[in-house]
Amino acid sequence: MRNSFTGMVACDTALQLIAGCAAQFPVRVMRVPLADALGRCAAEDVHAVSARPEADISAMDGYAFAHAAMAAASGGLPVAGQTVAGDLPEPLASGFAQSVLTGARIPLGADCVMAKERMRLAENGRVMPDRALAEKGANIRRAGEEFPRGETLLARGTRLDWRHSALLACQGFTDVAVVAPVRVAVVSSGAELAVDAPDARADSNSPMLAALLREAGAEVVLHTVPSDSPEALSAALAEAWAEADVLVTTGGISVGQTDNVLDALRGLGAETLFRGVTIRPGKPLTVLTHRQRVAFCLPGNPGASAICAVVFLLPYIRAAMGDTSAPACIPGAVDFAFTAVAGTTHFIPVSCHAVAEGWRFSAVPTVGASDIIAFSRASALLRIDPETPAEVGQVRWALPLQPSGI
Ligand SMILES: Nc1nc2c(c(=O)[nH]1)N[C@H]1C(S)=C(S)[C@@H](COP(=O)(O)OP(=O)(O)OC[C@H]3O[C@@H](n4cnc5c(N)ncnc54)[C@H](O)[C@@H]3O)O[C@H]1N2
Ligand code: MOO
Repeated sequence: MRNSFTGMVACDTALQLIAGCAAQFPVRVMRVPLADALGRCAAEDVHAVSARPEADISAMDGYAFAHAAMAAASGGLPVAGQTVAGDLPEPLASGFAQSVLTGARIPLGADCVMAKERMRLAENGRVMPDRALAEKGANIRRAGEEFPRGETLLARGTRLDWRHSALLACQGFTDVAVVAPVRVAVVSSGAELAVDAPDARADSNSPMLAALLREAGAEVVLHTVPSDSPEALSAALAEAWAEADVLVTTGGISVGQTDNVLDALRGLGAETLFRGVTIRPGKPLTVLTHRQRVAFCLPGNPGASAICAVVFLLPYIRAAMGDTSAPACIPGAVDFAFTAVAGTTHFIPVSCHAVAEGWRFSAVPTVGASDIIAFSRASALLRIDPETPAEVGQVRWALPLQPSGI
């Protein structure tokens, strides 16, 4: 049969082949202001240009003094001046205390700070501990105690968020080198997508795929080919792929007479990485390569398209944008039993309920590969392989459907 699924690969094989392709992706680097770096991956390691704190600083509003001098002065020490954050204080004169505010540098000669409410300021202008004298070194943040100069602040591949904004800004960085977004062309096709088709259907896959890809940080351009004509398809695919790093098609990849996507891509010189995966839904997933560029051909059925995008396409996109972290799966106890068909890996949308022990996963009713609504009722995807059937109460790992988690 034309374009048949005779050489399908197993789920893990497909994932490995895709990871291998992602490792070949010609990464582009750009410098962006910190505010524009959120969600992007650091393109290089970033090291501390100075220790933090840079100098010994006060952790309290109070008084700095030499511990030995205060211990020896039964009537307290006279106060000489005040230091606030931002000042470079004069060295402490011998036999004096100095008023210091939180964040101020400790004057040379002081080795102890006490909070002002733990000290008494006498009418003669001398300060002394109200009760016990604090220990030497108390309330002083030591230079470099948080991290030394040269510390690795960011490792290449770290996905940047608010925590890294603070870390980079505190070191005076205003911009950072990140991996440039991958440019993705999404092409939906099919005669039923023509508005004037006798039985016209809405294109729901393009907006879905665009949303998933944009959430992952990719730049997306959408194309629609409202026909099954091999010529129209071929021309549109060539044009779309010429402008993109990654081509994503949806529909027209099974074995029907009008399923022309595979032939069209082969006609453009693309080579098949794999044709079909032993999964359900999503079996027709086909990946091709052409001069370091990759084409993901997703099934037209919306549910199958969603699963293929979440499980196979997004890891590629993330890895191509420098993020090599494993997907953050969550553990939970399944409240249903499920045995996969021999030789087939199943993906089941599940809802997640918080219980005392953690999460409980319930299967969301679904009519199968064409289902769209099941995904808005589900919050994670459970993978079940034939050799590991799910049993009630068993703890399994599920892949959250939203990047922000459950
Ligand atoms: N003889 C066989 N028939 C089919 C097989 C098979 O192995 N042998 N595989 C089935 C499986 S599994 C799937 S999944 C589908 C996938 O087919 P295609 O990828 O070729 O998709 P289409 O036939 O073009 O469309 C299928 C279905 O999806 C709707 N669709 C298409 N594009 C969109 C879109 N952009 N937005 C929303 N919905 C879309 C389309 O209208 C159809 O209803 O093939 C099985 N057949
Ligand atoms: O892969 Mo299809 O999505 O099973 O119907």
